[in-house]
Amino acid sequence: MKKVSKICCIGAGYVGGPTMSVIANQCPEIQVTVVDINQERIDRWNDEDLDKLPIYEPGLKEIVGANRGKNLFFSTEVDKAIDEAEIIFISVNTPTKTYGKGKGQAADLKFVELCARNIAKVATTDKIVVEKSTLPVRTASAIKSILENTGNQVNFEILSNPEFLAEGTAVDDLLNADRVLIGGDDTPSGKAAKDTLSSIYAHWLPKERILQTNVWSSELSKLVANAFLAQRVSSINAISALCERTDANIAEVSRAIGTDSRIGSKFLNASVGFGGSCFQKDILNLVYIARSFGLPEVADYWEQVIIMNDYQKKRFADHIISTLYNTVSGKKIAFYGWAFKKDTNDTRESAAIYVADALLEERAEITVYDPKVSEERIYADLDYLETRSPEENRRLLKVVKEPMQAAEEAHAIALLTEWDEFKTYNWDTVYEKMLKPAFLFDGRRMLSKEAMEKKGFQYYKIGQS
Ligand SMILES: NC(=O)C1=CN([C@@H]2O[C@H](COP(=O)(O)OP(=O)(O)OC[C@H]3O[C@@H](n4cnc5c(N)ncnc54)[C@H](O)[C@@H]3O)[C@@H](O)[C@H]2O)C=CC1
Ligand SMILES: O=C(O)[C@H]1O[C@H](OP(=O)(O)OP(=O)(O)OC[C@H]2O[C@@H](n3ccc(=O)[nH]c3=O)[C@H](O)[C@@H]2O)[C@H](O)[C@@H](O)[C@@H]1O
Repeated sequence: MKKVSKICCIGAGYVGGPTMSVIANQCPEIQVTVVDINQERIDRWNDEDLDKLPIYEPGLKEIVGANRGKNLFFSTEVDKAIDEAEIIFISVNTPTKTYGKGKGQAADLKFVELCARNIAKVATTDKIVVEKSTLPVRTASAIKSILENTGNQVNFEILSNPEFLAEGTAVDDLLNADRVLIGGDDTPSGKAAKDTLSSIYAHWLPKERILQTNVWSSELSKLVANAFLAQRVSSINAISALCERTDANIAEVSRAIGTDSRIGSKFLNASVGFGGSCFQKDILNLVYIARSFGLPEVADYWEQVIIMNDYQKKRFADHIISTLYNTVSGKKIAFYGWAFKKDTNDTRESAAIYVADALLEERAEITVYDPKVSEERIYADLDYLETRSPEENRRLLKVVKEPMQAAEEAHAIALLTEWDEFKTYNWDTVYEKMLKPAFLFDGRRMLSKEAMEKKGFQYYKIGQS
């Protein structure tokens, strides 16, 4: 098996940055270079002030601080890094297509294709090219075709090595991965490439957690893993609606079913709806693939996971409106949390965006407090929807840096992200600052109904009547 001395990763995002930092940390003899065309992002990865890294993840700045400049480098010199590396990870974004065939469902592979063409153009020595991005099944054959037809007689082995980390726990997920999946050809050179990549992960993970499959199984498994996880959230959210109509309590139902070892207890927290850059995108992609292979029943089955998630977000917004006497026009509603989950500054597809959009349509005045998300990001999220003008968004929605400021004279508070700090607030003070009756809508089931009602709040918790 080949001993690896230099690797590079194209794409310094939520996956490329943390993944490569952990590899550099665990493999001191390997030089790891992360490249990106986004100069600002690379500058932030190189910022001396580790609090300015472009991605917030617990434990990440310590790892970057310990390895950067030794065997971990961030650069915009894409061609140089490609040429020098023996293994090249492609970890660029693969968003849902917003144009043309497959618009709104298929994955947009233009960034991946650009990477493949760039590798083909620049490479002068044999390379292992690793798909780290989440890609539709059979993408490897497209990459292979580009590399083989435009390259300079260089030998390329293509592997699929999807990433399973979750944001907010990325470093821990990478260090203690349940499994690493490596798909590749079953030819002698394909097997050797799989073993070479396995040897990197074997620096810190037991061998039995490094799974090797064929390339198609690996690509498909990534989409399926996300689809199953999201399906659990939609399933429990569907039941949360039923709980609110009966005297059942979703926490008790989750515990009752989750203690069945066949069902398992994880991922059964009812919420205002799942967000994040991948669940929706990957399911839509799965739906698109199923439909293109002539399997409409399979496509419809998985599409329902998204439909239920949209319903949950809308249901939460509608409940706020109906509780506030059917009008939120001119009423101040404080949002606690904008990120799609705690411990990340990522807001992609966050439920908060859609709940805010629905309330702004009713002319509510929203004040947002999130401990990690910037004002700029919040406005960009809303503007992206193009529901109203950017000026109107800035007129109706304000961003504040203090939670108590958000509560000042608010008619209602909506909890949208499960940041731990929300549990530690002095809710008596929050109550005092608000207009009465003071409504509290808990989209993350964080607080105690009994305790909040005792303080005087009109309290609503998803999944509880
Ligand atoms: N965000 C997450 O938690 C997870 C994401 N994934 C998958 O990983 C892939 C990457 O996702 P993220 O890291 O979240 O995306 P991201 O958007 O944070 O980062 C992608 C980066 O690639 C760069 N890029 C795009 N084209 C480039 C090119 N031609 N040359 C150099 N750089 C280029 C962009 O400038 C950007 O900085 C996606 O396929 C996603 O589905 C998989 C598991 C977890
Ligand atoms: O491909 C990806 O991008 C990643 O997607 C998810 O990770 P992530 O989106 O970062 O975060 P999750 O912890 O899965 O949460 C996703 C959403 O579901 C919500 N959720 C999760 C669990 C739960 O019980 N209830 C619930 O509402 C979260 O609040 C969040 O909005 C998967 O967990 C990762 O394995 C995968 O690598």
